[in-house]
Amino acid sequence: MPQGRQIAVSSLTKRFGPVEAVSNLSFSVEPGRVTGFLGPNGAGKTTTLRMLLGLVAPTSGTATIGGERYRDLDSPLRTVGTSLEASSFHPGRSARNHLAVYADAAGIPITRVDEVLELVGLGAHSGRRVGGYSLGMRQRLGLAFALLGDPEVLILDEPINGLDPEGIRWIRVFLRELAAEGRTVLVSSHLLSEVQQTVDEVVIIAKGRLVYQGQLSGLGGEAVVMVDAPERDRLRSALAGASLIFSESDSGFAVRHTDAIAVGALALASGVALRHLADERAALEQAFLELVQEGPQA
Ligand SMILES: Nc1ncnc2c1ncn2[C@@H]1O[C@H](COP(=O)(O)OP(=O)(O)OP(=O)(O)O)[C@@H](O)[C@H]1O
Repeated sequence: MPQGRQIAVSSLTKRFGPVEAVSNLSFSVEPGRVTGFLGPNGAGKTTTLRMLLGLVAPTSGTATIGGERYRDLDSPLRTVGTSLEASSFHPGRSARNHLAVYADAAGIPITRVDEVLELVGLGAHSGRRVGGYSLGMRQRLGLAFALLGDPEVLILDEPINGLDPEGIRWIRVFLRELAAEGRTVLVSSHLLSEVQQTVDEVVIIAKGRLVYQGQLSGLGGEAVVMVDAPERDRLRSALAGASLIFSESDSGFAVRHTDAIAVGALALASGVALRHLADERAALEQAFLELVQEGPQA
């Protein structure tokens, strides 16, 4: 059973000439759960992952896996699996052929190649040219490549992008199982909605800086009571009279820092008949968008 290792990013900065792609970024990723690495296009996700995998040298700061830099790991392919390199596979060669070359170089038995291709559902297509693969099949191949060394840590760049609904359901279950086995699973995406049902924790960056790390539930999704009445003016007076904080739209009132029971009791006491009353949460996606648009508080 693989034991996951902590990923630790500490004061990491990367400049490309005048562009600061990653700025003083610090976060950690724990084993045994799926962590989403989120941010809009250009936020610096790929650059961070590339530094973590020793593909780009940081300008300053450190990125370690189990306390070691990637290049200092004894057997990198058996410790860290990544889909990052699979995008550069030669279109004229087969999936099996590609993986066999890597397996051979890392001393991994060829039987493992067929095993991982089966695991990701490519068993029947392993002899086909990668150039003929759909985007979804390429994603599965990236995952097969990442799994080759049965690694403790998985770092996957946008693995859900391009999958069809069945593929999305499949990868959700698959990633969760890998984490449940004790592995560390880090999954990047520019869409919260894409990973929302897969991740336990999120690290969110914007403009190269950390804007949030923690559980999804802490992201916002603030509770609001949605309430409406045929006689809006009377309801508005009742809400204002009770010093409640609310906003008004075409669909009625959104009242904060209270609950539906209290608002219902207020309406009853004020003799206002209601058309609608419900506890809701401000959409998570909205909270995410506001967070990345506002950017880090420098
Ligand atoms: N090799 C490079 N040379 C110059 N600028 C670069 C280089 N690589 C990345 N950048 C710049 O660094 C910033 C962050 O890019 P990065 O690819 O890390 O973002 P990302 O969050 O992964 O976005 P995407 O999802 O679009 O790939 C961008 O402004 C990008 O143009």
